[in-house]
Amino acid sequence: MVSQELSSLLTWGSENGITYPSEVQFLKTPDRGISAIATTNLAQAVFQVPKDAIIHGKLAEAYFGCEVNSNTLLKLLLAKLKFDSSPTVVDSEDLKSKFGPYISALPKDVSSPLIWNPKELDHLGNTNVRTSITAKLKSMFLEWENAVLQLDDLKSKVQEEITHVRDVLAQGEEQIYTQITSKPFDIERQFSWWSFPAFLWSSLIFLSRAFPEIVVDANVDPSRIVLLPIIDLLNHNTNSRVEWRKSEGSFCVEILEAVEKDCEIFNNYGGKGNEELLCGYGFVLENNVCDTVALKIKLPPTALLQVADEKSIRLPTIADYTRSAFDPLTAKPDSSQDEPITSKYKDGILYLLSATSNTCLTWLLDLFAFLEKTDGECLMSLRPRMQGLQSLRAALEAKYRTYKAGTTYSNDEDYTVSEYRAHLARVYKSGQIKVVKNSISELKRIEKDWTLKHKDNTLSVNKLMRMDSGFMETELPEFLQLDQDSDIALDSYDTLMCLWILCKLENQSAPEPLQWAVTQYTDFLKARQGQSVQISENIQTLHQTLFPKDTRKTKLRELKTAVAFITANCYTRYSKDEPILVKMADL
Ligand SMILES: C[S@@+](CC[C@H](N)C(=O)[O-])C[C@H]1O[C@@H](n2cnc3c(N)ncnc32)[C@H](O)[C@@H]1O
Repeated sequence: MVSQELSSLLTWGSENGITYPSEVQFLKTPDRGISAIATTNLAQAVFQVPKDAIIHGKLAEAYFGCEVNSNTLLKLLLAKLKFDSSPTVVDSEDLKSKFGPYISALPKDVSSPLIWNPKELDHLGNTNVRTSITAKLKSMFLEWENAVLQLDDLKSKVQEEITHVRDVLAQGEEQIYTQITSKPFDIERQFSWWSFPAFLWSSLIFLSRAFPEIVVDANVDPSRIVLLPIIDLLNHNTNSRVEWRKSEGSFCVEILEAVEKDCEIFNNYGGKGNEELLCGYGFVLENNVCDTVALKIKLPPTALLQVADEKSIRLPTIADYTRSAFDPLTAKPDSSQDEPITSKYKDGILYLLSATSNTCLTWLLDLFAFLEKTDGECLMSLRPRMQGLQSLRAALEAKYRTYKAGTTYSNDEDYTVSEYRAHLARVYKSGQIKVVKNSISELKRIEKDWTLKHKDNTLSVNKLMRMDSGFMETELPEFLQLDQDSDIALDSYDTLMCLWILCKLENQSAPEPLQWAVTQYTDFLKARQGQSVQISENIQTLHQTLFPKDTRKTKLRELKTAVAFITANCYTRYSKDEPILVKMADL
């Protein structure tokens, strides 16, 4: 069924030079809103919006006449056209009546989680989308505040609203929902066009239907956005082959493949994962091959500077994740190249794990190895590589557990949960779980590969028991000077490893394949010769437990060095929390 508003929009479009094949019918569908359907087999289709029918930044700049960011002014302009009943005149033309049918046909609701009620938000669990909502709203607030304070007509009347919104945003989800985010699409509510809810409405409209202006004006900043009436009725399909181009000043979208009768004609918004689709457009795709999980790694400034000095570590920038020209709100020209590293990554380094590519995982493995390496080691040394992998795995396993944890409803209020939004949350969450699970499996596979390749360069307690069977039964009791019937509880693998290396050095009894460990320990001792040693209380206690008869404490210093050796030369396996001694070798 075609609503009155849609019908008026289409008539307005044809009066304003917007063209598309006559065999295209726009219909309201239950799951995708308005959709474009081919009424006959179509070999190709071109949708064209002339410059005059585009809502673009220059109109906003002309109307407001100030220097604020053009995209922000454009959002304010759209809010004015929607919520202000008085005319908005630019070059003697009232934009409110000019674009009236377009504004009236804009969606009456969107499904962006930014405006979900607290009970709906609970369905998102502890995912990135849920945890980033307040920060996103705060960033929109700052954008709005900065703009309205620069507009002379608004400056004075907006103060109270600024204070109110700032206060509410510092409170919880409940207050934010009741006082701000429930308003933009509630027709019962009255608010001024310059208010924050009006700006939020406008921002959500732009998030879900803006196009890049650069397609029709090569000279503009690539982040500038426009609204394209009627072209913006095309829904998204990742597989749709389309071209966006300028033709005689018009913005054209050409569908580059045949569409069969009764099938939908799709645009392609770019290779976006469900997180981006959900936050920006309020929908998700089942089994989305473009799904990613965002991992933000925050490092202190000194560590960041060290990482930046290591040329073989790749620090991703937003450009690494921009997969299409259609990223108007995030894709900025990479002017950040000259920006100091500490400010560029002050909010963390963003890694996007993907279900189909392991590139990011490789970058992360480099970073984690770097963070684990000690002074004598390099980025490719086996031990920091192994330890980095374990730490990365621990981080991903923790993320997996929080995702898997069932939804707990923190909210008793009687909010209705939209079935569609619950479905969006479910699909988004299961996609996130899948990506994290795939990444963990990949890490396990890599660990297996490395372990196999370096099986002669690593030593676990189990292997030591197997290859040096006499150690536990005869050598160790002697070394510890245990009485015949006495026993000692060795409940730590690290302690056992320390005792083994001490004993092997003293007795020169390491089996040939494990001799490398003793040689490495001897080198360690040489390197520390002459250094003053402070003995901690822990070491003193350990010494008393292990060597109760050593009243002259001859073994105390040796024990301290062996503990330091094991700490510096082992990595801790995530799955068993056991130390693995590693030969000084490269991966
Ligand atoms: C640019 S508009 C497309 C026209 C839209 N259907 C309408 O009714 O105005 C983008 C919005 O369409 C919907 N949409 C687009 N592609 C979709 C898809 N593949 N599945 C579900 N919804 C989709 C989402 O609501 C999205 O925010």
